[in-house]
Amino acid sequence: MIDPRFSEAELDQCREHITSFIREQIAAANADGAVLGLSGGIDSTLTGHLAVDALGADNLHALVLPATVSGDENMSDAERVARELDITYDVIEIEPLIDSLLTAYPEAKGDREAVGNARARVRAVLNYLVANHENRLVLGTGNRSEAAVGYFTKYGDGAVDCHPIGNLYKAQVRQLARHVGVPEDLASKTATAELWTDQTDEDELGISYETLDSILVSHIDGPLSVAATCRELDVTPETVDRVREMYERSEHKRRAPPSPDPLT
Ligand SMILES: Nc1ncnc2c1ncn2[C@@H]1O[C@H](COP(=O)(O)OP(=O)(O)OC[C@H]2O[C@@H]([n+]3cccc(C(=O)O)c3)[C@H](O)[C@@H]2O)[C@@H](O)[C@H]1O
Ligand SMILES: Nc1ncnc2c1ncn2[C@@H]1O[C@H](COP(=O)(O)OP(=O)(O)OP(=O)(O)O)[C@@H](O)[C@H]1O
Ligand SMILES: [Mg+2]
Repeated sequence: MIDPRFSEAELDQCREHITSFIREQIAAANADGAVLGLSGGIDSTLTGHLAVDALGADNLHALVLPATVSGDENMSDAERVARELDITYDVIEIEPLIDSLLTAYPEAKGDREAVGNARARVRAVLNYLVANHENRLVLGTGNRSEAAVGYFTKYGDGAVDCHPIGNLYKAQVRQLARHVGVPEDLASKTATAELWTDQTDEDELGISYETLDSILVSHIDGPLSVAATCRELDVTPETVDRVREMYERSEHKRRAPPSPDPLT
């Protein structure tokens, strides 16, 4: 079985590698620290821990941005993380901003996906309002599993200055989180984008992160053919093909927007 998880030695190495990366990004930009959206989920919780390791608590400003569809437990977990890390944080309700958008363009009212993605984009606007005002960089929280299948909002949670955990599979995110001392209830929490009520990543993607990670490690990012992946992981070719299709269809989200070649 191909397993994406780190060895103990790799965990220490990975922590050091990512904290150095964060320090370098901030220094190269001459920024005065970073801004990070905290959702109570494991990706932003781990990113917060690593950023405080890298920069110190004084150099991280967190935003907790509840919407009407946000779970109370997630929002209180987000505040709990900020308090435990001893970082400055603001709580800003985003629904009035969504209401303004829908007053301006009422045609989108009731379009769950469009409004959900607007929530992610409104959060990006607030992150950059703080980043511009305080000369900070916006830290992304995307991981390799999400990026590979395009499971993020283009110019929403994808609108960031760097992706500290961008090369970690979801299983590695949980593992590194435990390693840096994130409490178990957060490290093992069900992943949700919370763009609409009762959304979970695995339901919407139609695949568990365990299976997704294994297919990514062996086939999309690894050397195994579809047939060998099916044999190794005991999954169907249809499942592997679906992951490949999600990967290919989301290529546009991982690239800068294209322009035509210059006229010669
Ligand atoms: N081939 C192509 N080349 C260039 N651009 C292309 C394109 N196909 C679509 N597009 C553009 O991309 C847009 C669609 O992309 P986008 O707006 O992102 O929308 P879309 O990919 O449809 O939805 C975002 C997905 O990410 C999930 N999500 C969002 C935020 C956070 C998380 C999380 O894990 O927390 C997950 C969300 O639940 C949903 O499943 C189209 O409206 C179009 O503008
Ligand atoms: N209510 C919120 N307040 C502030 N930021 C948020 C909120 N909801 C989402 N975000 C930002 O969008 C990012 C993407 O959400 P995503 O759900 O992928 O990550 P997560 O919640 O940290 O972890 P998980 O994927 O396990 O739920 C979050 O990490 C966070 O930075
Ligand atoms: Mg989440």
